[in-house]
Amino acid sequence: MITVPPTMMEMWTAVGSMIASFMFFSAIIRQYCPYELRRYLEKHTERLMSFFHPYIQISIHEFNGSHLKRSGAYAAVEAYLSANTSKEAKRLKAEAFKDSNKLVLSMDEYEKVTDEFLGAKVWWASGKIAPQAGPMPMSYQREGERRYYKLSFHKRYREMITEDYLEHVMKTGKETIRRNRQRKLYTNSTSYRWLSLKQTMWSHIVFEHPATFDTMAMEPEKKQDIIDDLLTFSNSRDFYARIGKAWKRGYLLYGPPGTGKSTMIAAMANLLRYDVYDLELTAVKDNSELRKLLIETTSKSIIVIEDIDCSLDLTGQRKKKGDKCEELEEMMKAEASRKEPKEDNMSSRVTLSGLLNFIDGLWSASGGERIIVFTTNYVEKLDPALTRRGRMDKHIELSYCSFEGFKVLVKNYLGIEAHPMFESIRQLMEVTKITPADVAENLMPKSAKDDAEKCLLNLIRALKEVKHDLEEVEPAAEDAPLQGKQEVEKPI
Ligand SMILES: Nc1ncnc2c1ncn2[C@@H]1O[C@H](COP(=O)(O)OP(=O)(O)OP(=O)(O)O)[C@@H](O)[C@H]1O
Ligand SMILES: [Mg+2]
Repeated sequence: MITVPPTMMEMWTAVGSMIASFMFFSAIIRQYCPYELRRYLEKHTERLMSFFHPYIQISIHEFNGSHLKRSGAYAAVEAYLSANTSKEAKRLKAEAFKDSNKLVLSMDEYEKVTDEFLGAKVWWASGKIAPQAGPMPMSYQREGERRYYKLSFHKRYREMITEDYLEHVMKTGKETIRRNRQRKLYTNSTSYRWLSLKQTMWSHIVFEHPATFDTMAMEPEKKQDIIDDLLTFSNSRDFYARIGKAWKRGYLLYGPPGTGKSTMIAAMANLLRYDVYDLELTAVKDNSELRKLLIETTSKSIIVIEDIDCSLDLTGQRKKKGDKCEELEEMMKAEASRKEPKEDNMSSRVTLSGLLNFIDGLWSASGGERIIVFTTNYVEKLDPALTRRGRMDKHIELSYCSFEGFKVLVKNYLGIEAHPMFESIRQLMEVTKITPADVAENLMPKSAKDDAEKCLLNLIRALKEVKHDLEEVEPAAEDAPLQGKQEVEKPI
C-alpha cells in the first residue's frame, strides 16, 4: 500500500482542528467542572495556545476613554515611527504636528514596519476602528474613526520590550515632537498684551531667530566651552536628580553694548531648542506678580532678564542713570502719564530678595529643565548675592571683536576665509577695540555693487578711525576715573 505524505495545508488543518476540539472540550468542561479542574485546564489551554502563537501584542490607541483628547502615548509612537521606520513603509501619510511648521511623514493605516531593539525584532502595524454605523453624515463618521498602533514581539523578549523598548520609544517620540514643534518667544511686556488671547500673563510670538553658535564671533575654545556646558546641562537630568539639586542653570552674560549678549541667548535657545521667556522686570508690579509669571513658564525654556542693572535697584542705591537706564526711565514715565495718570511712580516693586527667592525657590519646587540668563553692560554694579555661583553658575564675558571673531563674521557675511587685506585688519584689531556689531555693520554690503574688497576697505577705514580717536583721547584718559575710561574705550 502506498502512503502519500500529508501536504503542509493538510497538516495545518489537522493542527487547527485539534486546537478547535481542545478549546471546545475545555469550554464544556469549564462550564460543568469544579473550580480546581477548571483552573488546571485553563492554564494548559493558554500554554498550548502560546506554544502555537508565541507572540505578544500591545495596542496603543489614539483616544483613550473620552474622544476629546488625543493620547500622548499614541502621538509619541507616531513620532517615533515617523522618525525611525517611515523609510521602510511604502504607504505614508503627511501630517503637521501640533505647533509645527513642517510636514511629518508617518506610516499610513494598515501598514506594517519592523524595528529592532538590542537584537529583538518587533513589528508595528497601524489600523483604525471604524465608528459604529448610524444615520450620521459621512464626514462625522470619518471623524469618529479611532486609529491605533499594534506592537508585536516574541514572548521571550517580554520584559525587555515592555520596559526598556517602550521607554525608548516614548522618549525618542517625545523628543521628535519637541524638535518639530515651533518654538515660542514669550514676553510679559505690557505693550504686547494684545497678542495674548488667553488669560495668561505672557504673550507670545513664534521664535525664529537665525543666530547659532556657528555665526557667533568669538574665540573657538570659549565658544566650545559654552556649547559643552549647555549640552552637559541639558543631558544631566539624572545627575541633578541624584545630587538633589533643581535642574536649572544660571548664566550671566556681561560686556559692552553690541558684543553679542542677546545674540548668544538666541544661539543658546536654538542649540537646545528651548522656548524663550523675555522677562521685562520693569513691567512686573511686585514680587507676587513675579512669582505668578514664573509659575506659568514651561520646562525646557530660557528665562531672560536683559540689562538687569537697569531693571531693578539691585544695589540698594538709586538707579544710576546710564545710557539705557535713563532711556528706559523716560519711557516708563511717559507711559505712566499716558495710561495711569494717578500713579506717578511706575517703578517696579520687585525687590532683590524677591528676585533671589525666584531664582532659588521656584525652580527647586518645579522639576523642569530651565536656564536663566541675566545680561548687563556693567557687571560691577550687580549685587554679589545675585551673581554668586549657584545662582549665576557661569559668568560669560562678551568683549570686543578679536581677529578670530572677525574671521567668523567675514565668513558669514562675505563667504571668504582668506584675503590679502586680513593681515592689516589683524594688526589694526590688536591695537583698537571694536565691537562685533560694528565689524558686522561694516562687512554688510550696502548696495548690490559692493563686493568683498569694498566691505573689507570699509572695515579698515572704521578701524583706523577708532584707532585715531583712541590716540587722540588716550593721554587725557590716563588719569581719568573708571567711568571716564570706559567712555574712552567705547568704539564709535
Ligand atoms: N559676537 C557676535 N557674533 C556675531 N554677531 C554679533 C556679535 N555681537 C554682535 N553681533 C551683531 O551685532 C548685533 C547686535 O548684537 P547684540 O544685540 O547681540 O548685542 P548686545 O551685546 O546684546 O548689546 P546690548 O548690550 O546693547 O544689548 C547683532 O544683531 C549681531 O548681528
Ligand atoms: Mg542685548
